[in-house]
Amino acid sequence: MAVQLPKEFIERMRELLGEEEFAHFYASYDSPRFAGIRVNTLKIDPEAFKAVVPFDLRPIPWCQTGYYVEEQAKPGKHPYYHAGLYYIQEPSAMAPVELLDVTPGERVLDLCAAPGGKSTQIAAKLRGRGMLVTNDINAERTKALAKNIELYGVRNAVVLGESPERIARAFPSFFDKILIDAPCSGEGMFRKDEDMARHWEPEWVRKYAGMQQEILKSAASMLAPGGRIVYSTCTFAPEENEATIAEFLLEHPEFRVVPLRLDDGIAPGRPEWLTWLAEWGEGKMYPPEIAAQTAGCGRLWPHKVEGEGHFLAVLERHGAEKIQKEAEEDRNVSSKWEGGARDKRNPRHPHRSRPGTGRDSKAVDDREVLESWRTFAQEQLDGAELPGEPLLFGGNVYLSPLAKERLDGLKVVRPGWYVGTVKNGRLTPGQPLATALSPTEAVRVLDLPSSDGGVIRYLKGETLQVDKERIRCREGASPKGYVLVTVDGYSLGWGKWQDGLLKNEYPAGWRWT
Ligand SMILES: C[S@@+](CC[C@H](N)C(=O)[O-])C[C@H]1O[C@@H](n2cnc3c(N)ncnc32)[C@H](O)[C@@H]1O
Repeated sequence: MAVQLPKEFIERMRELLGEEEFAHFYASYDSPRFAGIRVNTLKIDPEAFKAVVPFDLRPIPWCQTGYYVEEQAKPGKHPYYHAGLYYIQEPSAMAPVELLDVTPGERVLDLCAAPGGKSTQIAAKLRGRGMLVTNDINAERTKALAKNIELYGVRNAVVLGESPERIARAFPSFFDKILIDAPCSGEGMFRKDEDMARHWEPEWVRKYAGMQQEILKSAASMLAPGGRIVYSTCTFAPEENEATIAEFLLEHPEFRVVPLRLDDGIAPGRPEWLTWLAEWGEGKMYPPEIAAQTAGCGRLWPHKVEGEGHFLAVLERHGAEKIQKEAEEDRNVSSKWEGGARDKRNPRHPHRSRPGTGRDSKAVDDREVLESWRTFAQEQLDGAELPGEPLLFGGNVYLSPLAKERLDGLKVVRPGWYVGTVKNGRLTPGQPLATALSPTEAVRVLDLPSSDGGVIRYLKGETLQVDKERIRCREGASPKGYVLVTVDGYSLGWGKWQDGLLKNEYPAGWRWT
């Protein structure tokens, strides 16, 4: 066996599954793990992707945009990866967001989100409408989360680095959907990540169960009536799965489990393991109507599906009707602050500020910065959709789906879509502005074919020699200035063209190595 499984883990799984099923389970550690990619529909639809992708794809049953790929295909080493056309994701990890049932326009919270696999999946389902608030408590991990949000061209996300309790204070009954991809003991990942098996300790199960309860409690208070929470883990331990859900239902009678459809190899939850835990003094006996609901949860087993171990639960809060008045008030807040309402008369000039008094010099400075953004948007962006309100944050300009005051006192990593930084009255466009734009939204475009070495040189940060004729300009525009660089029509980043040379604006931290 390639993976060295912990002895206590083996004994426990044998007891839970019984000899016959355990034999299949154990044998699965001898088969290879599965690699997957998920198409980023913010950038390309799956049919178009299938027509251009250079490696073999096989559909993943529980995710319409997910495909198995051979690890040897090295999907991370292709310009399309740098263009954010797909996310490399373990196949089972694609299941939770499919159950969240996200529709465009909703307010969605991803509470334990780094490095952002599921957040980018949610963003694709929102299709740029509504908002995604994505959070992780670990400051280091939020860096990867922010980068992924930016690489995948998300225009309507806020990235936080907060504790769930503090977010809950700021957003009571606010979200339509909440994902909790909980921190867990990770037993389901032992085949994929041998280090997890090596470091696992039996006590983790109890430690994580406590954390999960706290996170669920905060999430419950942030969910609007009629809303949905999807809770997932990548562990087998019933303490972190059926017992966490049973405890939550006991404390929150306003919630119920929405039973999963048991297709695509998804197996049911195991209420009998609650009794097993109670008999071993590791848990309590739950009322039968609560225990029975945990059968409606789902389990992905490595011996039953082509993917790693996962647990899934869909929880719905009773009361389909929204608190209409409160919801309307909330939605209006975003147009009240200093950025002003979106000017509907002129989509090319979308963010007109409220006239100021001229007395407050900070307000004057801020207005000038926002004016630089508006000038840039007018001159360099060709009718681009620019959702949200412009917001100044540490000298940078963001378009935010949330009112500024909503974020007061929270650890904000990105208050919205980073569009640029203003220096001496001129805006330098941000990389996330480029990655989210389509070529039809930019005034100047340089398209590099994926078959051409030029694209790799661009991704490595080199200056390129480019004839004037290769810059596609909007009618009347000069080729001199910021150019959106694309690969086969999919945006990669900025360049600045002048006299036959394209100065490279691709950020150092993103480069091809
Ligand atoms: C399973 S991982 C999330 C993976 C992520 N959802 C994805 O698809 O890429 C769990 C995450 O929870 C974070 N975490 C741990 N405790 C947390 C807490 N109390 N609140 C929020 N996030 C927490 C960890 O830093 C970790 O990044």
